[in-house]
Amino acid sequence: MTRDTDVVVIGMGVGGEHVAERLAAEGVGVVGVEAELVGGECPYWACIPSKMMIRAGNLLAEARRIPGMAGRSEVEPDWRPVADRIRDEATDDWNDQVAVDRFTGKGGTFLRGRARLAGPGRVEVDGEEFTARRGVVLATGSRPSIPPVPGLDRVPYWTNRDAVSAKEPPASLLVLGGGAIGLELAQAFARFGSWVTVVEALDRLLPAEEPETGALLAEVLGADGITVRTGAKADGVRHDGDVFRLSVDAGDELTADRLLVATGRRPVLADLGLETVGLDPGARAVAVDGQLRAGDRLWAVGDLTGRGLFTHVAMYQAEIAVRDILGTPGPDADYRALPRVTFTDPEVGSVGLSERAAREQGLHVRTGTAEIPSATRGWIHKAGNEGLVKLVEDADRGVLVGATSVGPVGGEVMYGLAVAVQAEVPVERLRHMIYAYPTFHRAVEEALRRWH
Ligand SMILES: Cc1cc2nc3c(=O)[nH]c(=O)nc-3n(C[C@H](O)[C@H](O)[C@H](O)COP(=O)(O)OP(=O)(O)OC[C@H]3O[C@@H](n4cnc5c(N)ncnc54)[C@H](O)[C@@H]3O)c2cc1C
Ligand SMILES: NC(=O)c1ccc[n+]([C@@H]2O[C@H](COP(=O)([O-])OP(=O)(O)OC[C@H]3O[C@@H](n4cnc5c(N)ncnc54)[C@H](O)[C@@H]3O)[C@@H](O)[C@H]2O)c1
Repeated sequence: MTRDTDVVVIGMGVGGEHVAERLAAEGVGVVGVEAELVGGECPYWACIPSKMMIRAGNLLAEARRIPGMAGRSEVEPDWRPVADRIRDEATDDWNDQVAVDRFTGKGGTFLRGRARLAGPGRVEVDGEEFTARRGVVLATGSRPSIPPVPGLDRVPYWTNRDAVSAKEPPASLLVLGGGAIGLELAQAFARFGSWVTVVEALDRLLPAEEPETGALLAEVLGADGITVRTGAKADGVRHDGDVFRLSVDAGDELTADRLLVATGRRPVLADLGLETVGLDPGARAVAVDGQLRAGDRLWAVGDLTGRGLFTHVAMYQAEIAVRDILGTPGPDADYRALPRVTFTDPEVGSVGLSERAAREQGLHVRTGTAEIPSATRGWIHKAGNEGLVKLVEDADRGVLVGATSVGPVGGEVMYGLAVAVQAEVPVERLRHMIYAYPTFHRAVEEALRRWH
């Protein structure tokens, strides 16, 4: 039997849930289909639980900074409150009933199952078929991309899901991948006493960010007791029941109790029936236009569009898709000022283009850099003051096209820079405004003076 509705949303992670709830609240008939948990990766296995781990780890680190600055401290880490908080407050023991009720309370119809397209405006869920009069929204997210390291497919490695649901920190941990997931989780576990080694294939940590950032993080993580191996090729892995043995650079053997694979994520496109609507199921991502349209009465939002695998991107895109589905005209998606924050300590905030990306676009680039420890606030802050601000200007237009802000509140400092990039505020104006003293963001003024 075929059921009719206005819109079917496939995948109810942050992107899909936002679309489905907003449309339902507008009185549109919406069927939301979710194979696992409504809310998706972010609340149950990603952003929120990982940030609870980081918050706890940062508390320990701050307490350890007391000697020499404010007295004595003795820190005894206990993982139990972290695991309890993730279970009880973040994930409700990995139960999504509240989210399901919120959606159905707005008038949506919820279906637990795996959906696939069956043609334009048609969706099949476990043998049941739906016709969507207004259209279908794809929001199936991403999953870990597992590299072809020999032996990896035969060992019980961790992904982010295992890491954030750990009942206790591992005594020792190997982290494959020095990107956002790898570094955030590496530092959190290290602060709870795990012996951590990070193995990154490229020549620096956070390789998509400015090189100064990777160098600074390698230093800070080293001081946290983490071993960092960059430019390292993992060429085999074994597990003997207790211990992982990772062979690196054809000779070195690294061992640990756990192995976390954090080598990127890729969109989930397989088995979605994309071929039934003329799209390529073998593509890296679902291509969308500025209104998030992927085809006739078909929209796609979130990680599967490959436009920045972040919750804030999924929600931004979701809002545009909702507007378009409701037939309200509005501007296209604009990713020029896409902000990113890696929640290490120090936080790494960045927006827009790196210096290299700007040069690759053929821009005539000028940069300015300032160090946080030598800014007044950084000097006052002392322990834990590592950081920098780097600005990237399109010199021909005299506007910032990118910026990086690393520091104790690097992600927050980045906000002002994101406004400057988004609004194309002339650099001359930024030079002649007042920066509150003594803030971390005064380093922006300093970077503007050190232009080259
Ligand atoms: C450890 C970690 C930490 C992160 N931290 C941050 C952070 O601090 N800030 C940030 O902005 N981003 C962070 N991210 C990224 C963020 O989690 C993702 O960008 C976000 O979850 C993407 O949302 P989405 O809706 O596109 O996909 P998802 O959240 O992946 O949701 C997709 C949903 O679709 C469902 N689904 C898939 N196929 C089907 C199908 N055929 N039928 C029905 N349902 C289906 C899945 O079960 C899933 O629930 C983090 C990611 C990880 C892994
Ligand atoms: N704070 C945040 O916003 C946040 C936090 C975590 C994750 N995320 C999102 O999730 C996505 C996935 O995170 P991620 O850290 O897995 O991906 P990533 O792309 O950020 O980093 C993956 C790293 O693994 C390295 N790598 C790849 N293959 C390797 C191999 N065989 N051996 C060693 N290193 C290898 C890459 O060079 C890269 O540095 C991110 O792109 C980000 O969008 C965001």
